Amino acid sequence: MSVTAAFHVQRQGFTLDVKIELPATGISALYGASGSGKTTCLRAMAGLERLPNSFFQIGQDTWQDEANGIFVPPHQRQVGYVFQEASLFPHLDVAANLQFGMKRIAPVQRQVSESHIVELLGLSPLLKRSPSALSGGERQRVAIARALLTSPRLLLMDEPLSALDKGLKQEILPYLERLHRELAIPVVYVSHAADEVTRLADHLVLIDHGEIKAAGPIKQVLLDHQHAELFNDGASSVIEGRISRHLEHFASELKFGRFALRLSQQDHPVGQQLRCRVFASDVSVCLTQPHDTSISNIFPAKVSHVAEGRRPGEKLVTLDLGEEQQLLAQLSSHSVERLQIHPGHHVWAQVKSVAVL
Ligand SMILES: Nc1ncnc2c1ncn2[C@@H]1O[C@H](COP(=O)(O)OP(=O)(O)OP(=O)(O)O)[C@@H](O)[C@H]1O
Repeated sequence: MSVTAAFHVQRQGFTLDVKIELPATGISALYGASGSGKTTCLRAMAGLERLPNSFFQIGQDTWQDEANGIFVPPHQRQVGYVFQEASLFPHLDVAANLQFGMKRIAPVQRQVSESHIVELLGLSPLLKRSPSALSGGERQRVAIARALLTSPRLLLMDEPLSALDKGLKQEILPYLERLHRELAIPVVYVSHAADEVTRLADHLVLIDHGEIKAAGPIKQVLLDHQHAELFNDGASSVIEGRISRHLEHFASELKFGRFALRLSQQDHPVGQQLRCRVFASDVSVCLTQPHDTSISNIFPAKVSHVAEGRRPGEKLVTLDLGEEQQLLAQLSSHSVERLQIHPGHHVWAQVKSVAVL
């Protein structure tokens, strides 16, 4: 099963013309600058907006096929929608707000239990509270739970964290990750925050001025130098692994493939899966194995690609660390020339710093 969309619309000064194919599980991020058409796509998926000549299918169910006169209205699409600001009923407590979501669906069609969702989003202590007595992050968790209790086939999230400050955002992210691990509902997550997307998404769709510029598994899309400038905080690669041990000097080790990455001490237990982001500007290259360096993370690598960087005089070098893992290094053209870095060259990659997501 997958999710297939073809949306078209012509508005004054804006044309949307996209074909999107998303996997049936996991979080797919729709990422792009303001005004690129993300919300329009999400609204069209929910049926809130009927775009001409458009098509939308989830698994075997066609919700829109204008060529054949099919358009399933929003209330008949099993879709959960979470907006930027949680719109809870102010006169109902949290439990009653959740019940509202639950009651929208007939008992035989319910795929999730209330107790599971309450536990998943950590809502037990909040059930008797009124929405006015919740923090922004708590309100958003209730809104997500309410959407999930309608047993949606698809969960649409439109910048769900953008109204929260950094602290609240950090508080809610682990819940979104759990949701992702424990539920099989596909999520389409709209955002223009690169950090959120790299942390949560499995699949990434880059949209720019109403057109899809790239789509695919996040690790692959991020590596494509052509799209580096669309990702607004710089070219980067993602490393995913498991905490293998905790080390002396307030450090932890993350195993990925046959490599181990030294990180600042992590609170997570051994075995915990973690995702890290390595900015290309934090990776340098040596021709011989460096021994007298302060940098701890040094890996043998093979150059697979050398491309122009974002600015003149800059190159973006793709390094293979085995078959599964690649790193991007941002180097000066001068260094690339001086060290004769070209595809096929065996080098050592030095990773200066790693952002644990
Ligand atoms: N109902 C509407 N009528 C006419 N134009 C619209 C309508 N809704 C959105 N637009 C325009 O369509 C374009 C795409 O808007 P959309 O909200 O989909 O972008 P976005 O990527 O979600 O932006 P943001 O991140 O700011 O929410 C914009 O130029 C916007 O002004």
